[in-house]
Amino acid sequence: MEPPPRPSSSLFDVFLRLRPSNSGDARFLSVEEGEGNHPTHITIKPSSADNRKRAVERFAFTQVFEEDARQMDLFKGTGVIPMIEGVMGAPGHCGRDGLLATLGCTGSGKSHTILGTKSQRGLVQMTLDVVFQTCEDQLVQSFYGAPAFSSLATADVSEAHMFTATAYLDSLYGDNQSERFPSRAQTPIPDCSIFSLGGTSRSNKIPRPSTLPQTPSVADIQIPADPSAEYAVVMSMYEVYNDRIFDLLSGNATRKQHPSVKRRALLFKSTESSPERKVVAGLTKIICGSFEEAMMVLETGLMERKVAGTGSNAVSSRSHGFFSIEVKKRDAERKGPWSSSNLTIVDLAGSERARNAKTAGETLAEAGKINESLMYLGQCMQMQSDNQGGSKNIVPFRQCKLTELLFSNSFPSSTRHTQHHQPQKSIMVVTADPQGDFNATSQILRYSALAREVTVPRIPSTTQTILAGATHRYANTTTSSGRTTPSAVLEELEGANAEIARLAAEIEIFALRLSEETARRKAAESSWAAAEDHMADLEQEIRDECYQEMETAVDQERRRWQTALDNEQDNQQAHLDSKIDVVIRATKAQLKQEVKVYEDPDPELRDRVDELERENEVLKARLEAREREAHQRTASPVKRMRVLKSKKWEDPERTLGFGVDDE
Ligand SMILES: Nc1ncnc2c1ncn2[C@@H]1O[C@H](COP(=O)(O)OP(=O)(O)OP(=O)(O)O)[C@@H](O)[C@H]1O
Repeated sequence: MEPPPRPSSSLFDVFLRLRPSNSGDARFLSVEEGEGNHPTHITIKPSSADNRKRAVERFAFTQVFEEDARQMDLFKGTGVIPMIEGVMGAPGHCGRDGLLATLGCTGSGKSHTILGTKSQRGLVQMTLDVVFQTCEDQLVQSFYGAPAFSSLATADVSEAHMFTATAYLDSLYGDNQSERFPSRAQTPIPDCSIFSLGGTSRSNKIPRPSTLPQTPSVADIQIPADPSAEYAVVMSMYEVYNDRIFDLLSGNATRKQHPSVKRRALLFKSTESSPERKVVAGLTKIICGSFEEAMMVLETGLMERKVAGTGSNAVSSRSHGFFSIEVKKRDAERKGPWSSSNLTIVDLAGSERARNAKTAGETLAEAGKINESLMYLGQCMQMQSDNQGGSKNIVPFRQCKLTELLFSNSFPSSTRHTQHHQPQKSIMVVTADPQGDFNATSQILRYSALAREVTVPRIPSTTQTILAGATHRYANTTTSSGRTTPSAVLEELEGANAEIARLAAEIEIFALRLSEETARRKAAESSWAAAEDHMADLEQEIRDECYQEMETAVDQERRRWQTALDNEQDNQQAHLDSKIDVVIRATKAQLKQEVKVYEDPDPELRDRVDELERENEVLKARLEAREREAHQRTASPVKRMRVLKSKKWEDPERTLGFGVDDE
């Protein structure tokens, strides 16, 4: 079985790295001597204690790295360097996206490979070093306010929050991190208000770049840069945790004293400026001016990454970590548009058996989500290896966030007219402990290997041994009757026996396949159940969201109406008040002008008035009497008239003798 050459439909080059084991169990994995320079095949054999299984499985990889392989062997041997070269882009051309991921059981050495240890760098650090080494002299000056900064921010299609590293680190730790290392960028005066909630108490936990491992050195690795281009290196980091994407550079880790600050999940979607390509929208992106700045940003993101201790591995990655290095490039003379290519390095969370992990509650749920996403990844990779066998399966990568992020850009798009016409180049490093968990490891090898072969060793059976003895004894016996001689019978028996052995082997292989199919069916059933749960959760979430929105809208409307009502009432009250005021004022004014005080008449005065009225009556009566008298005395009417006229204007008082007497 030859390791198949990587066909164009293949998603990954797949490498296997074995870790030195510290388990006391028997070794179940052996590496075959390769015909070329490097081994490419391994076989796994269940321990002899397991009587049920005798099948030997053989797997092919692009290359197998044994226990003594060093970090630099991986860096040089897995094709990371040509991948970086592809990302930097040939002179005059834009780069090609690259993806490097590690896959394996928990504790098998994924993080060790990707991120290294306290004394050894991992693939991420070496990659960053090579990138900066290549384009350091051609990096654009991108401090705040510089035209390059705004053009970079504008050219970004992912609705990112973009900062320079100095500004980001200073605002996050507030201790002039920029002074920790020489920087090409000037200290900016940015608006980093999104980080301003952060305390600075953890700043001492960020190691200085000089204290970080310096080996292995990549000084001897030369990648040619495009001499006519200027570059910018932009870093972003995110993780997939419980099937949701979270920004690792949002500054949350430094805000530990603000636990109320809830992380917001990001969307993997097409944006307005990138309709044909999905991107993680709304990430924090940092323009790094040097390798040292990039290391500080990396340390900040790693601090953020959720790490919870489990029974399987004391410092286990409970999320899939994505480290993205974007190389942006444009013509240095013409300052044309920026082209961008992405190198994404992924540290996948380890698969584990819940039974082994001794986890509980939330961590067990985490393990469930991790295993589920890895199962989907396994399905996608299985499709790839089936496709190499001639099948034309569609890789079902939209089943979860992890596979979507990993594979969305792996296929040529018919609708894509942008610079990203080349599908990304991908490398998968599978890590395994040859003395670890047989079942978990064989499961991962089955779906990640480029090819697989199952054989059942033919152990001579007891019948065979007996028959072999009998054959020897009766070998030359014949009968004259021409009937079948014992040797002929023995031959027939031997043939039958061989057939039985072949059938037994076949049965064993079918049994193995059956057990695999059963496992797959169970996985599919559990993923179906998980999908249903997810749908139910989603439905509930949407319902809650709608309810909340409705509540808010109703509340707002109610408040608006209440305010309008209050205003109306206030207006009416004010109107009424003003009317009352007017009436009061008018009344007061009227009262001031027209008030007459009525007083009871004086009793003496009233007596006098009564007396006078009586006198008046008496006088009237006298006057009438006199007039009657005079009338009787006057004979002729003419005379009487004359008398009356002459008397008409006489003062009655004088006539009656009143006033004269008084005087
Ligand atoms: N090739 C190796 N050489 C030496 N030590 C190794 C190697 N691979 C792994 N180790 C050690 O094994 C331990 C577990 O490794 P690591 O954390 O990388 O596992 P992992 O696969 O990332 O686990 P998880 O998925 O739980 O995060 C670490 O202490 C690491 O240093």
